[in-house]
Amino acid sequence: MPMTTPVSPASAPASASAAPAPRCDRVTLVRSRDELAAALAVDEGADRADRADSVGGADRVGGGDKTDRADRVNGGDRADGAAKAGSAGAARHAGGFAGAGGVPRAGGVPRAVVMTMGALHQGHFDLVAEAARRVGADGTVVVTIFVNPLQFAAGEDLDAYPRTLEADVEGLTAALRAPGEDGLAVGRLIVFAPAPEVMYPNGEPSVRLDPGPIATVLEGATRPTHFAGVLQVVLTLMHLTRPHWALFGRKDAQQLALVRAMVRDLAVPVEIVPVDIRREPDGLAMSSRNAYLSAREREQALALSQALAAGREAARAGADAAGVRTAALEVLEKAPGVEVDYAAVVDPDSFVDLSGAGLGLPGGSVQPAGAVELAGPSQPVGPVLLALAARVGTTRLIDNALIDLR
Ligand SMILES: Nc1ncnc2c1ncn2[C@@H]1O[C@H](COP(=O)(O)OP(=O)(O)OP(=O)(O)O)[C@@H](O)[C@H]1O
Ligand SMILES: CC(C)(CO)[C@@H](O)C(=O)[O-]
Ligand code: BAL
Repeated sequence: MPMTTPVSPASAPASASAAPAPRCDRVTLVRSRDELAAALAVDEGADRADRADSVGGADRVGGGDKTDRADRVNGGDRADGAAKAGSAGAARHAGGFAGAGGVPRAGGVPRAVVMTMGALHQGHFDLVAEAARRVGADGTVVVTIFVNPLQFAAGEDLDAYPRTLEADVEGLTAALRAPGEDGLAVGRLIVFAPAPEVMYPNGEPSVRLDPGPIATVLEGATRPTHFAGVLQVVLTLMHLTRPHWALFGRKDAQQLALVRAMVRDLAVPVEIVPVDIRREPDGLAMSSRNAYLSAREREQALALSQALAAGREAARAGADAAGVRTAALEVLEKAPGVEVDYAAVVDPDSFVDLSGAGLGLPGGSVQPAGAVELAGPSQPVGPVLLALAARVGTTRLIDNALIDLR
C-alpha cells in the first residue's frame, strides 16, 4: 500500500510562507494556531458584548463594533494584529468555551468554514459566497488554505500542487470589497494558511481516523490512503475553527459523502453544506489541477463533461443505472488522449454500486486489500451519482453528476 507523504517543513515550499497583509480591514490572514485563536476570539468578544448589551447595556467587553474589531486583528503586521486581538490564552477563555482544539460552540457570531488547498478559482468562490450568505452581514467566514501532505501518497503531486497564497488572499479581498450586489456581505473573512508544522505540530499524528468502506472504492481504490488524510485534516480544522457550517463542493462527491458520514458517526456539531459544481463555459469542471493541462489536453478533458451529458441523456431516454454507466463509458473510451480510471453509478451517500459493474472499475480491476464489496439495491430510487475519473496526459481529473433515473 502506498505510504502517505511524510509531514515535514520541507512539504511547505517557501513561496507559500510569505504573503503581504491583506489590504482590507475586514480580511485577516493568520498563519499560526495562536493567531487563529486570537482572530476567532474577536467573535467571542462580540458575543459576550451582545449578551451584556441585551441584559442591560453594560460596557462592551470585547469590542462590539465591527470596524474596531477588524482593526484590532489586522493592524499592519500580522503578529502584531494577533497580539492586538488579545493573547491566545485570552482566546482560550473567551466566550466560555475551550479555544484551539476545543469543542464547537453553540450560539455566538455565526461562523462558516470553507476548507481549500488554495489556487482559488470560481468554484471556491461559490463556496465562500454561500458561506457568506449563511453567516450574514455580521458573521465570519474562515477560508482555510492548506495543501495537506497526509492526503497525498508518495509519487502524487504534493510538490507540484499550485501554491498561490498572495493571489488567493487578493482574490478574497477583492470579492469582499466588490461594490454592490457582487460583494460578499459578510462581517469578517479570516484566511487561515498554516504550514505543515502548524497543522501537525507533533509531526505525523499518532491518532488516525478510519474512514470506513466508502473510502475503499473509486477514488479510494486508486488513492487508498487519501480519505484518511482528508478526514484527519477536516476534523482538525473543524476543531480549530469551530464553525456552525462547513461548505464542501459536489465536485469531490466522495469526499462530501465521507465528511457527512464522519460528522454523523462522530457527532460533530457542524452542519455540512454542499455546493454545486462550477464549470467553465464549455463544461469542464473547475479544478486547481486544470492548470496542469496543455491547450490540447484542455480540449481532450472535455470528454468528462461530455460523458456526463451522455449519461444524463441515456437516463432521459429510459436507461437504468447500467445503461447510464455504459453511455458515459463509451464517450470516455472513444476520447483521444483520455485514459479511463473509472465510470460508476453509485448511491450518492453510501457509494454502493448501482450498476452491477463492480464499482465501475474498468477491466475487472483488483480491489485493494481491505476493500469492501458493497452490494446495492437492484431498483435505485432518487438521484444516483454518475462519477468519473480519467487521466488526461499526466493529469488525473474527476467529475460527476446527480442523475434522476425514471
Ligand atoms: N468546480 C468546483 N465546483 C464546486 N466546488 C468545487 C469545485 N472545485 C473545487 N471545489 C470544492 O472546493 C473545496 C476545495 O477544493 P480544492 O482546494 O481541492 O480545489 P480543487 O479545484 O478541487 O482542486 P483539485 O485540483 O485538488 O481537485 C472542496 O470542497 C471542493 O469540492
Ligand atoms: C477538504 C480539503 C481542503 C482537505 O484538505 C481537500 O481535500 C479539498 O480541497 O477538497
Ligand atoms: N479536492 C481534492 C483534493 C485532492 O485531490 O487531494
